[in-house]
Amino acid sequence: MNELLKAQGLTVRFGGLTAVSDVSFSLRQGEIVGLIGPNGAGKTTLFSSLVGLQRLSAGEIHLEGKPLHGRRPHVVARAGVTKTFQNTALFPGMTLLDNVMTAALLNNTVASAQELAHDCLERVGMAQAAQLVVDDLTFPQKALGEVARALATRPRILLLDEVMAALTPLEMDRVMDTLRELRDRTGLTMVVVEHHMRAIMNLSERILVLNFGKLIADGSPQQVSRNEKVIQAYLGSEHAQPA
Ligand SMILES: Nc1ncnc2c1ncn2[C@@H]1O[C@H](COP(=O)(O)OP(=O)(O)OP(=O)(O)O)[C@@H](O)[C@H]1O
Repeated sequence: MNELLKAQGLTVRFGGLTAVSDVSFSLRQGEIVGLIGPNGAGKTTLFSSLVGLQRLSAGEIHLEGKPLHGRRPHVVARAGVTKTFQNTALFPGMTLLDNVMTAALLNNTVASAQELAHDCLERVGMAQAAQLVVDDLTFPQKALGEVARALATRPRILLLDEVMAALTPLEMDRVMDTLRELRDRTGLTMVVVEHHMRAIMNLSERILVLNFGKLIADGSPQQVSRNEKVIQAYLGSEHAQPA
C-alpha cells in the first residue's frame, strides 16, 4: 500500500498544556487505523489539527507529498481529509438526505449534490432511509448517516471521532462490517477513535496509541495490546485482548 499521508512532529500547545506532543506517523492508502488513548490524551486535538481546525504549534502534514499544514479547513477538506464530529449529531428535524446534502452542496450544483448524496447513502447501505427525518433513525442508522454526510465531501482520508459511541456491541458489529465493506469497495483510508476496546481492536489493522499527547505505540492490534507502555498507560491487565 502506498503512503498517502505523512505527519511529522505534530505539536499543539494550549498555553502551558501540550495536548499533542511531537507526534509522527503515516497513513497508507486503504488502511483502517485505530487511534486510542485515555480521556484527555489528545485524540480529538490531533484529529482537529489534521483537518486544519486546530492550528499546529509545530509539525508538518503532507498528503502525497503536498503540504497540508497551515491550510484552512475547507482547503484541507477539498484536498481530501475530512473528520466527523465527536458528539455532534446530524441536524435534527431534517431528512437524512437533506443532512447529507448539506455537505454535498459545498462543492456541487444542486443536481449533482443530490446525485452525490444518494450515492453516499447507498455506499453505507442507507439508501432506503433517505427520506426519514433523522430524529426517527436508530443509533446505528445515525452513525452510518454521519459517515454518509462525511463521504459527501469526497474524502480520501476519513477521520471518525466516536461515531459508534451510543451503540450496543451487536450494532457496532454491523456498523464495522459496513465500514470494512466501504473500504474494500472504495479504497478509503480511515482513522477511527473509539473508546470501546473490542470494536477498535477488531476493526483496525493498525493502532496508534496516545498518552498525555505523546505517541507511545504504533503497531498491529496484537502488538499494541502486548506493549508494556500501553498496558501501563491505558489498557490495564484486565482489559480485552484483540479477538
Ligand atoms: N481548546 C482547548 N483549550 C485548552 N485546552 C484544551 C482545548 N482542547 C483540548 N484541550 C485539552 O487538551 C487535552 C487533550 O484533549 P482532547 O480532547 O484532544 O483529548 P481526547 O483524547 O480526545 O479526550 P477524550 O477521550 O476525553 O475525548 C486535554 O487536557 C484537554 O483538556
